[in-house]
Amino acid sequence: VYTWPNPTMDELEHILVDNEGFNDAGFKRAITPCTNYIQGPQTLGRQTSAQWLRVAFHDFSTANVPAGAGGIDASIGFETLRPENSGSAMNDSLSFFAPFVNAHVSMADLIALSVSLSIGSCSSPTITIPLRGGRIDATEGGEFGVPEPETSIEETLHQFEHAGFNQADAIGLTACGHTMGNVHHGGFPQVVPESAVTPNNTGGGIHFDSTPDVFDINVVQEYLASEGNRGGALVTTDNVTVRSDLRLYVSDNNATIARPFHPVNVTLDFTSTGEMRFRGFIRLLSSTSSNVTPEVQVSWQSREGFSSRKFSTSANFEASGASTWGSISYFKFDAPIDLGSGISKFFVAVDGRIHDNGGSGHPVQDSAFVVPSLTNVDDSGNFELTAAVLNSFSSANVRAELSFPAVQLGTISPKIVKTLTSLASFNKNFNSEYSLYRASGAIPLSNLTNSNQVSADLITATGDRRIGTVHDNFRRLKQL
Ligand code: HEM
Repeated sequence: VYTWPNPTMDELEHILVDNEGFNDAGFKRAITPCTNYIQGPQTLGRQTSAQWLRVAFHDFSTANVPAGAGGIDASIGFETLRPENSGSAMNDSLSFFAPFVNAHVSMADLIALSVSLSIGSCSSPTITIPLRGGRIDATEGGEFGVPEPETSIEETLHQFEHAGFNQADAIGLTACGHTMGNVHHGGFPQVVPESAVTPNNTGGGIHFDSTPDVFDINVVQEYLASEGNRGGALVTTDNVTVRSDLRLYVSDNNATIARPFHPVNVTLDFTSTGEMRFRGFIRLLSSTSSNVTPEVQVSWQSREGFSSRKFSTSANFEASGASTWGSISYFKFDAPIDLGSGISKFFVAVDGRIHDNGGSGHPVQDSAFVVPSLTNVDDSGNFELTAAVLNSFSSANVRAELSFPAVQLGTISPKIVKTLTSLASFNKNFNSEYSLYRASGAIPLSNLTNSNQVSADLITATGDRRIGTVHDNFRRLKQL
């Protein structure tokens, strides 16, 4: 736990957060805007925010994990003349960082901080990378072994493994790095032809994706769809020997690169005997060339945030579909939830890789929720809406805002009409933990354009001031 004073963390925090105005540390201005190049004219086609990520990669990728040596230790400063560290990123970045080094702030900490700041400032959606301090700077160069565009796939994977990263990590990390910045004719004429050099781009930089100043998923999507920059020069260059990104991405038949995932239709529900179920799908985007079915596991934490080996279930392959980015697989899960323990968040593991929704898990709240199997709307607009509310919410006031698309005069576009409805208690102590509340009625048919799009936001004001109001938003009433 941080306690003040802590000179290292206090200094790093100052550099990280004092970005403008009074007491400005002057660090973030180098990457503001994210397209900026701080060491020279913008016409060079260089980008400081991307250079910082590349420096961190070249510093950590020669770690020798079995020996416990290397990592982010600023040894890169002694290694800039090595061919494997070609390009301007290293010296550009280290010269900018140098004036910030002092008794408590090492160059290695600044390299780590620069990644946190670059991704924190240039990502969309915003990704926060936590920062620790206290790294000790190396006093000489370390091992060789940064993968180069010419390096064979076997050697590249071996180098990543030496640094503590498996094949999926290597693919993920490289795609993450290569969502920002450029490959330059200047440092890599064997990858980028001279034709890339123009008066406004004298370094001859070619973007990896069409949003080089944004840390986002575009490089993956453009690669899979073969659109835009198609994954960048290290995928598309005419010189087959230096297509290192292509070799890496296809090394597991595109399985990792094509595996963005999404939870779909995740709900809590009850069976007719009052058992609580946790249901939904995990949608995986996987390329058609991958014929290995991944293992998908869903685990959850109790209402109070406890984990248990019992709180886990497999999601099994259910159906496939197609998308612009390749084929899609749906994995279905349907697990009992212990009524007393409940649920507060879930995690998904795909072939052992955990998707944790940016660290905090995917939230689910079981305090007051729409019960799908007791809720419906028919095509004539007659609806029935049932909510389950924890019994401990003694004086619960349960309402729902119904939203439906309605005819609008003068245009084909429907407008959304909202009405507030109160739900009356109708099955007290439905089971040991929950009571049910219900509202039914009719949405005027003359008005309703599409019953599939009728939805409810449940609003439950609890009797408990500490909990306050609980929301269960955007639940479709129609059960398909
Ligand atoms: C097989 C592994 C990799 C190879 C062969 C490789 C190779 C390259 C090459 C040749 C460039 C062009 C540099 C220039 O022209 O200035 C580049 C740029 C870049 N690389 Fe990598 N890279 C690899 C992995 C990574 C990883 C793991 C990261 C970060 C996590 C990363 C981050 C970057 C960034 C941000 C740039 C853009 C730099 C700029 O715009 O100045 N790379 N990479």
